Amino acid sequence: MASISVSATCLSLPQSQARSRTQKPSPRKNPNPKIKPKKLNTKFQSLSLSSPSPSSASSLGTQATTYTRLPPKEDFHFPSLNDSDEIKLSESDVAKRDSDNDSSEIEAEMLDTDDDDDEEEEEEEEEEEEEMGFRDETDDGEILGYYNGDGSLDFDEEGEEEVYYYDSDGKLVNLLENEVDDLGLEVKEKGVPAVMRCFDRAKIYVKAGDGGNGVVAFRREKYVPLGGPSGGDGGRGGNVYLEVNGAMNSLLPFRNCMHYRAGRGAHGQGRMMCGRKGEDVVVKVAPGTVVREAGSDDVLLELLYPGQRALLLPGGRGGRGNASFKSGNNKVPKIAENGEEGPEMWLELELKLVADVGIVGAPNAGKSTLLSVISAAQPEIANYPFTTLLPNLGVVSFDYDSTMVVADLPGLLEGAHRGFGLGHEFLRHTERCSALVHVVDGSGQQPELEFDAVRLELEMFSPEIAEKPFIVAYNKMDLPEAYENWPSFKEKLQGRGIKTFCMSAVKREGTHEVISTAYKLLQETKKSNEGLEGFQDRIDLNYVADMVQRQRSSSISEFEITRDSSCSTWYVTGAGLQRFVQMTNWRYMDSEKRFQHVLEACGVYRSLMKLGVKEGDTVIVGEMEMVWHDSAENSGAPNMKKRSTESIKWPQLK
Ligand SMILES: Nc1nc2c(ncn2[C@@H]2O[C@H](COP(=O)(O)OP(=O)(O)OP(=O)(O)O)[C@@H](O)[C@H]2O)c(=O)[nH]1
Ligand SMILES: [Mg+2]
Repeated sequence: MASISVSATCLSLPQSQARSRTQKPSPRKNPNPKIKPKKLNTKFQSLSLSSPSPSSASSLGTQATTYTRLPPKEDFHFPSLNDSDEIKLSESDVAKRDSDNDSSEIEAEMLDTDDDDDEEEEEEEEEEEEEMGFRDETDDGEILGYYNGDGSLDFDEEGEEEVYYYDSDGKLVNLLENEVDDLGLEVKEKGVPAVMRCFDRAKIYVKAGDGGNGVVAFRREKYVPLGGPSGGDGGRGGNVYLEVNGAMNSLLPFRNCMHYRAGRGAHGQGRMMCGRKGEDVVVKVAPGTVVREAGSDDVLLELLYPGQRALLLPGGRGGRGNASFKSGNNKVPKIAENGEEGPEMWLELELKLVADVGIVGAPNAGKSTLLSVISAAQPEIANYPFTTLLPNLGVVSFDYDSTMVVADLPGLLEGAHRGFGLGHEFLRHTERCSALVHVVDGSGQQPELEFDAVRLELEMFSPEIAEKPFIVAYNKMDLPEAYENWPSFKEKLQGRGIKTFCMSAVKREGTHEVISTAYKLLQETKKSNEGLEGFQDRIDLNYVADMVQRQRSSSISEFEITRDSSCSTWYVTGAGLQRFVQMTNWRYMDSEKRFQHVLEACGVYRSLMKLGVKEGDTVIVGEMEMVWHDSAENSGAPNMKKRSTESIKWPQLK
């Protein structure tokens, strides 16, 4: 972009009035139009996490604790059992059920309702929802799907093929044609309850506070003639922080609240009074939360340890009052700035639990039983698959100094890496584990096959997880079939160089050996990773804010000019210029003059002239739309205006 000198040229605002082209974004009627507050899932309203405030995943050495409490079982649909094909570990208890009947049987167990009651309840629900306008219906009155209070979708059982949602433009879109949900939550299996979808993923909106406006004021006081300008600056907008709260172990709280806005700075006042700073907002996340900007794969932050706090978005700068514009040449400045707008962002949060050891295995193998025996955690234990729907954490204490956090994960099925069952949803929680305990149900007919199938799933899901050190715990030794199979199982696995232990979790036999071996593995891994430890601590957690700040304060003379020849419109774009336009308060007389002056000083005029701007062309700078007037020969007024600004030296832009 070359520049040429421009002598008598200026941009004047149409009808001598600057008008905002794209006015401040109007407050959204619905910030996420897709989220249509439909069916409030009141069943989950009462859900509360156990609050392990004194002890947390990180506060090792404290009492062992269960962190996750599931809602009562009747609150769930049973996700994958509807499809009996999904249960493929043929020898497990799961498969022992008659494949035709099992889904209905199990559902009946889980839901514990009979058909008549169901119908009545459904009718009541329909009435209730229709009253509250919760349903989406086609013209024929067919019900397509539901929306939860948090905007997530619940599927209508019969509307499987026809589930719709509203996209950001308010259009009705077929969900199945658009597999990925724009909310950032991938569409998971049909019928997976929201409590599971939201356990470890969330999408939130954060906005730093706008700066307060500066004001124009003059000192008027008895015996103080010509008191001078006294307009104070606006206050800074509040910042947005992310902080790790050790008491949290899921992202479920973000179901209820997804918008976080810091307060705006107060406006300046006369008598040189500056505005108050806006209130900061602190978004609390669970240890192990990974933060990305929505729609991007790049990780912005990984927040692992309780107490870590990252400044994510800095608040907007307060606008300067007229006292700040006083100079030797301009002792009566009638100009003040708007506060700078605070940056905003949609964030995707993903939780990867911070546990030292992960317990994996097929459904019903006894994983939760093991956790309940080795720690004070009290996960739900029952003789059917998928008792555990969300990971459970427990702290195993050997003595004061040696403790470790163990995670019990939902069972894995063959095909889990492709999405069968539940376990794959939570497999990523093992990514941060240093070692794994693989529990095998010894009472199954072919425990080796079960073992291999689960190992294969781990490998398919992530080779990194499969490479983690692990031990095998052959469970249910108190049952005769397990006892009989043990020698051959042990021989085969030890032949492959795999450490294998037998135990009876229920009888608490052999469990100590298993867990102390896991602890040794953990220590060994920690030793080998010693160099890497503390790497996280060295990362500057505020770097995102620094980046935003650098971007915001980019030079005003860095701009780009593009032309739309069809309507002879010129677009001048640049972060610095945009910010300058946004902060210009057109209510004050001198603002326009300063605006012209700055555009000329930073070379916008020269560049436009060189590119061939003509009389009457539209020039758009940031949010302002203006009309170009060539020179004094064509019109006298602009030239006069320009001359009047020539003598004034404006303070440098900060
Ligand atoms: N006989 C016997 N039964 C056991 C033993 N360990 C667990 N069980 C039983 O096996 C069933 C399943 O136990 P859970 O601990 O819920 O199994 P899980 O692996 O957590 O199952 P999911 O959460 O569904 O994946 C329960 O009925 C337990 O009582 C054991 O050592 N011996
Ligand atoms: Mg379990």
